[in-house]
Amino acid sequence: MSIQSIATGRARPWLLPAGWLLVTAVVANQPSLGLDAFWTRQIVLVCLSALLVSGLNLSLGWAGELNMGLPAMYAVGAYLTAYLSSKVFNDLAVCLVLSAVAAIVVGLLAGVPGLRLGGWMLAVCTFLLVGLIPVTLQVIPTSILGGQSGFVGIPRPRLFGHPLREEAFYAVVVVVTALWFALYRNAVKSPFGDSLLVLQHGPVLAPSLGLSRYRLKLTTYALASVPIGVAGSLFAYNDRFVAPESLGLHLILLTLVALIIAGRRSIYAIFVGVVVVQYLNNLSTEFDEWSDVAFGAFLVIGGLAFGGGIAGLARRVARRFIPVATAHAGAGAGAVPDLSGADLRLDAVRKTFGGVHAVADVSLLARAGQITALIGPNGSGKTTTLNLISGLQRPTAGRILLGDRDLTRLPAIQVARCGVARTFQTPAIPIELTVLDAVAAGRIQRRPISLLSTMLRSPKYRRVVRENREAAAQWLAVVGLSPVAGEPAAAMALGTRRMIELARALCADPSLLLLDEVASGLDRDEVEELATVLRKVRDAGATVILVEHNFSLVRSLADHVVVLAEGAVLTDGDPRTIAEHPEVLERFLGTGAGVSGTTLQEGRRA
Ligand SMILES: Nc1ncnc2c1ncn2[C@@H]1O[C@H](COP(=O)(O)OP(=O)(O)OP(=O)(O)O)[C@@H](O)[C@H]1O
Repeated sequence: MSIQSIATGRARPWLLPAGWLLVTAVVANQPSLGLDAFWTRQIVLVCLSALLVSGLNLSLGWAGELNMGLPAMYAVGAYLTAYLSSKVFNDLAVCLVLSAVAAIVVGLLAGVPGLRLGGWMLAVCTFLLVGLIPVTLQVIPTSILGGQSGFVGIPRPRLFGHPLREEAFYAVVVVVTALWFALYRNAVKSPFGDSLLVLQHGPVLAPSLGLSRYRLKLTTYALASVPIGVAGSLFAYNDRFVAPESLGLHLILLTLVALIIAGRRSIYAIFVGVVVVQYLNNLSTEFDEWSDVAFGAFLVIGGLAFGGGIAGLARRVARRFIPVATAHAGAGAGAVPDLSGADLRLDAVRKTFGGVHAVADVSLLARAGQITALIGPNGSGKTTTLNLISGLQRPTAGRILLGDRDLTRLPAIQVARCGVARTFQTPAIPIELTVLDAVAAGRIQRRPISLLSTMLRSPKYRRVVRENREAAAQWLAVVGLSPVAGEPAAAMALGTRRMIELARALCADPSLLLLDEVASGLDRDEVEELATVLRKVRDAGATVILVEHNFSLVRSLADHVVVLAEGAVLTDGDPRTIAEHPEVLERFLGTGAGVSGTTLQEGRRA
C-alpha cells in the first residue's frame, strides 16, 4: 500500500454527501410525500429537537462541558424572531442569522467566566441564564415581549420579500436542519474534532500537542449555540406564539434524554434519539403531571445502563463483527525526513514540591543529532525533568534553553509550538481515533485551519489535511504500522500504542524529542524495532532525550548518558564510561551484577 493510499483512507468520499442530499430532497418535498398536517408538524418538531440535541452534543459530548443554558439560548432566538418579525422586519433568513449571533453572545456571557473558572462552573454559570428568563420577562414591558402570558401574533414568515406558505416553510426547516447537520458533521469529522477527542484524554495531552483547552472548549461552546438559536427562531415562526413555560428545564431534560439515547458524539443517530423522545412525549400528554418524573428517571437509568447510546452500540457491534487488524510490517522500512534538532541546555534547574527536591540544580547539555539518555532509579527525578522541559511544570529555579529560545517560563502549549514533542510513561492515546488520525494529531497545531474552512471543506482545508495525513502515513511506515492505519488506536496492544505515540511525536517534525520509558512493556523484538527507528531519527538530526530503565537499550543507543540520583546529576559520560563507573555500579547496577543486566532496578536489587 502506498503512502498516498493510506493517507486517503475512505474510498468514494462523495457517497455520504450524495446520500444526505437525496434524503433531504425527499423529506423536504412535502406534497410528493403526501403528509398531512399532523405528520408535517411532527417532522418540523423532530428537526427543531435535532438542532437542539446537536448543540448539546457539541458542548457535552465533544467539549465535555454541560451547557445548562440551552433554554436561555433557545429563548433568545425565539423572542428575537418574535420581536423582529412582528415589529421591525419580517425576513426568515435575517431572523435566523441574528438569532444565531444573539445565542452566541448570550452563551459567551456565561461561557467565558464558566470556562475560565473550570470544573463544573460552566454548568453553574449557564444554569443561571435559565433563571434569568422569567426575570427578564418581568423587567421588559409586556408591550414589547408579552410578559408572562407570552408573545402572540407572530406573522407568517417571509423570505427575501416573499411570503412563505406552510409547505415552503416546512421545506426551509428541513433544508436548514440538513445543512446544519452537514456543517456539524464536517466540524467534528476533522482535525478540529480530533482535537476535541484529544481534550477528552485529560489535562496533559492537549497542551503537549500545542492545543489550548480553553480556546477549543470556548470555540465549540460558541458553535454549539448556533443550532440552538436557529431552533428558537424556527420555533417562533412555526408556533407563532412564544411562552415562557415552554422554555424551562423541561426542554433541557428532553434534550438530554434524546442525547443519551443517541449517544455522546453521535451525528445521525441524533434523529433516532429525537424520534423516540418525541414519541414518548406525545404519549406523556396522557400523564402530563408525571412526565418530568418519568423523563428524569429515564435520564438516570439510561445514563447508567445505556452508556454510549445507539452510536456506541453500533460501534460495539461493528467491532464485534469486523475484526481489528493487528498485522505489523516491521519497523524502519520508510524513509525518515530531515529533523533539524537544536541543542537543549539545562542550567541549574530545580523543582521542589513542598519539602521534596524532585530536581536539584540539574545542568546538562543534549546535543542535536545525538541521543542523550537520562537514567536513574525510581524517584530520581527523570519524569519531573521531562515535565519541566516540556512546560507541564514550572522550574522553581534555573534556565532551560532550546537553541537560543528560552523555554523556562513558557507554558506547555508554547513549548510544543517551539518544536518539543514527547511521549508518556503510559501511552496517551485518545479514544475513537484511528491509528492514522492519532498520529496526524501530532501536527494539528503546526498549520491551524479555521473552523469555517473546516466546516466548508475549503481547498486550504483539503490541502493541509492531505499533507498532514501523508506525513502521518509516512511515519506509520517508519514504525511499521501501515497495515493498521485505519484501526482504532486505543484498542491496540501496549507495544503498538507506544509506537503510535512515538510516530505522533515525530509527526510534529520536532527539534527536540522527549521519550519517557518508551521501551517499557515491549518484548525483545519490539525493543529492537524501536532501537532501529530511534537510530534513524537521531541520524536525521533530531535531539533526543531518552528516559529509560532498560540499560541494554541505553548502552546500544545513547551517545551520552546522564545519571540522576535523588534529583541531582550523579555523573555523566558515554555509555561505556557510565557502565564502568564505580558509584553507578554500586548504587544502581550492583557490584556483582555487571552492566549487561537489562534494567537499573534489577541491578539495584541484585
Ligand atoms: N507533583 C508532585 N508532587 C509531589 N512530589 C512529586 C510530584 N511529582 C514528583 N514528585 C516527587 O519527586 C520525586 C521525583 O519523581 P519523578 O517521577 O520525577 O521520578 P522518576 O525518576 O521519573 O521515577 P520513575 O522512574 O518511577 O518514573 C519523587 O520523590 C516523587 O515522589
